[in-house]
Amino acid sequence: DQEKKKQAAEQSEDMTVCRLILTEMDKHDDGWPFLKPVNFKQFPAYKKYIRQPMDFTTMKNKLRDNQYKTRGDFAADVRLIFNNCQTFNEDDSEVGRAGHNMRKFFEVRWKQLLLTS
Ligand SMILES: Cn1cc(C(=O)NCCN2CCCC2)ccc1=O
Repeated sequence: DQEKKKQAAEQSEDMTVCRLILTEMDKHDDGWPFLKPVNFKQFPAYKKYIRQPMDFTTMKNKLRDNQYKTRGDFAADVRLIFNNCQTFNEDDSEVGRAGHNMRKFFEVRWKQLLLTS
């Protein structure tokens, strides 16, 4: 019915915003540690300490496969990436700093798009 159609339209608008912000993070200079899943061969301890790995490519595939039902689900995975990063990396390290920078970029952009979309 009419109400359902409206909700579906908002839903797809929300996912457009998610795709947009993910593209921007993919291109960001500080995004390099997060583009692909952490390589367990390169970092054997990662698998032991990080229960739920996440990265931008995995998120792109989840978006494509319609696995995010709300913006909140999408934001939760982004925050998982940066929480994992803080768990595994010193703040004063290349990857640690990139994680803080990317989290800041995301949260500012996320609020901005929430208000304007
Ligand atoms: C999220 N995260 C990433 C790394 C990392 O070094 N990723 C980049 C690995 N190389 C970049 C080009 C080729 C592979 C280490 C710890 C960590 O928590």
